[in-house]
Amino acid sequence: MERIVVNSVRKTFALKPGQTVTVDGRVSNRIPVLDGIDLTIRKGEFITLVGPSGSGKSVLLDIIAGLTEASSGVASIDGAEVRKPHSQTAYVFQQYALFPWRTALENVEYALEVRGAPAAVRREKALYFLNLFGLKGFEDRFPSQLSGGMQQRVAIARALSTEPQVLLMDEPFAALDAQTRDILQSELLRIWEQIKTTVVFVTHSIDEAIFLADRVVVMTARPAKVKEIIDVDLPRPREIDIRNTDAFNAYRAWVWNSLRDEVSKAQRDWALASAYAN
Ligand SMILES: Nc1ncnc2c1ncn2[C@@H]1O[C@H](COP(=O)(O)OP(=O)(O)OP(=O)(O)O)[C@@H](O)[C@H]1O
Repeated sequence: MERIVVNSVRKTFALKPGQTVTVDGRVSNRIPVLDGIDLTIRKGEFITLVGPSGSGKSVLLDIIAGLTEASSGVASIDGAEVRKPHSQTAYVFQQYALFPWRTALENVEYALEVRGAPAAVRREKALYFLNLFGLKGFEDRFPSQLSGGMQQRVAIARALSTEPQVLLMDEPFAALDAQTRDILQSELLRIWEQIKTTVVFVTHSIDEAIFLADRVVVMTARPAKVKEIIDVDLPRPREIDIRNTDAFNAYRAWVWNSLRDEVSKAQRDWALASAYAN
């Protein structure tokens, strides 16, 4: 069953006076970012989005989230066009985005508070999700008293505590060290196996994209289209060791082959843009 449908979505930003960008070798003050994105995501699927830097992955996520309006085309969730942030959608950003003056528990409770959940329900759910992410005993700590990995666990626990139908994650582990990142990927998968919410996850890491996904969506350089959608036919539940298998290596080569030309094209555009700027 379809959960998210992105239909011919285009997005162009108008730049401020004096600002320019290079589009197809020409200087322009409008920046076409998304160039007709079509994508259908099934209920309970784990989708990862990869593409060159600046290709519009975050913009696409923002459009699905209802935070940015498409210039044309439509994103819909369960058949309803997304026009504003959807109550059944949760978002996790790269930066932990926790309230520094609230404890871990109060941070998770906040998401339930704004949805009007009664105090007892808030407490119970917040404790449940903190526990799920291995944060039992840390409920009363403030963000500044937690490591980056723990802060991101709180942010994900907060997002999941509302039991969203759609979880949008924009490079949530990019700021973490490699070991913590590996651990959090496994934890996220373990929890997702239980709740099977629909996830759209943006990453720069090919390994992360393959390890997590049912399907990897490769975007072209800006203005972005969907270049290729790769079905990741690796067994679940997945352990980190799966990355050492021949099957995983084959996917790694496949995704990189698909991305390589797009990364080169994006780099050429930057080089051209800085040449014009000088
Ligand atoms: N509000 C805005 N006004 C003008 N341009 C914007 C705006 N938001 C995004 N852009 C431009 O849109 C392009 C795509 O941005 P986006 O952040 O979606 O890329 P990305 O693929 O997520 O990049 P990265 O992988 O580096 O995070 C960038 O060139 C960015 O400068």
